[in-house]
Amino acid sequence: AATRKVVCPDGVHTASNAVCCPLFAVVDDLQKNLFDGGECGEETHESLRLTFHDAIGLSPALARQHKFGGGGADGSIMIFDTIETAFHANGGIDEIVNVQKPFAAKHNMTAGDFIQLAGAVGFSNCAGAPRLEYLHGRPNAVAASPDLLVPEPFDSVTKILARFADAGFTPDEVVALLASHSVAAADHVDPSIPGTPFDSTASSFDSQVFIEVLLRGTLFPGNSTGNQGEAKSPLQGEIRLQSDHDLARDPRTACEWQSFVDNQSKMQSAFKAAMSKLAILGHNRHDLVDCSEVIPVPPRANSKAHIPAGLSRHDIEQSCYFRPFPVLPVDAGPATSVHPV
Ligand code: HEM
Ligand SMILES: [Ca+2]
Ligand SMILES: [Mn+2]
Repeated sequence: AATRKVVCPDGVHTASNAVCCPLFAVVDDLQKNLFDGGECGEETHESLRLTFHDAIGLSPALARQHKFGGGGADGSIMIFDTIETAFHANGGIDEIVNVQKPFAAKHNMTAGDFIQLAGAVGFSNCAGAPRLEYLHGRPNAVAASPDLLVPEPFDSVTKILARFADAGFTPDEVVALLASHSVAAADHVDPSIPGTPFDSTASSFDSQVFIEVLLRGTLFPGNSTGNQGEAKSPLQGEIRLQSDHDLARDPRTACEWQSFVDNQSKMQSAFKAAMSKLAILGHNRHDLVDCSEVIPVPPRANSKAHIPAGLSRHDIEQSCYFRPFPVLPVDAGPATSVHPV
């Protein structure tokens, strides 16, 4: 059915609902002044991580024990930032909270809406990304999230899957959400090498992370013998989380992990669907207004799935026993080393 559109007061945009109109100017401001003119860089990566760390603060299991389980995607991480940014699993998140806060205030948005809007806008700068949904109208948080709801990279697969199940996600959806680590780097896992990416293409939302996490780990990228939550990586300059390593190899998740290796469109649709759930945890979608039209259309993918130069299919630790590993081209040239972002 065709939906009637309203002309916004700016005379330029049309919107399906008038409440979406002011968001076009917010998007322009964010692109120019938060995302460095539309980059898939550090602020984009941090803003995407923040959508997760706010939203996952929701536990029906705690609520069943008559304890406060958190409000989900309610902006509590920004409103009660002195409490939540001190949680161990939120290490380093204070930086992006402090950067985003004045933007949220300036545009008079609730923290919960702003965090999810900024995450979706920033992510639209990453080549190969799906255009995320954005629903509008989250009320402000009334309390901080309880501690220990954000997964840690040193948690077991069993613990991680249980935590996500509590928040409403299947193991397949957990794997889909970890596509986020395709546009990501770590500042605090090995603090001596901030900005060390999880894959060789940290500004492209591609399947390299699913490929590279399955390569045999041979080195630690810093001058360490491994930090808490870190596993050996296959490439100079690349870091691997213990949790990603384990999820790629666990029988409960390995086949879903492998299914993304050569399937960009599945990765896009599965990530988009899981993010639509994540972004409204703690809310009813019928109480919100669909303002997805304000999210820019992402650039198309600019790379093809490959094994990094210097390695081969023999370096893949095949972990799905039901399907062979897809045949991938191997990059030519000297051994790949990854640059900080
Ligand atoms: C098993 C669940 C997860 C664990 C254990 C985990 C853990 C981590 C860790 C330790 C870092 C590095 C932080 C730093 O040192 O700076 C990180 C980065 C990141 N995570 Fe996750 N994560 C998980 C799931 C997710 C999900 C569901 C998202 C989805 C939005 C996400 C998005 C990101 C992004 C975008 C970054 C990069 C931030 C940057 O480059 O500054 N993560 N994650
Ligand atoms: Ca990537
Ligand atoms: Mn960072």
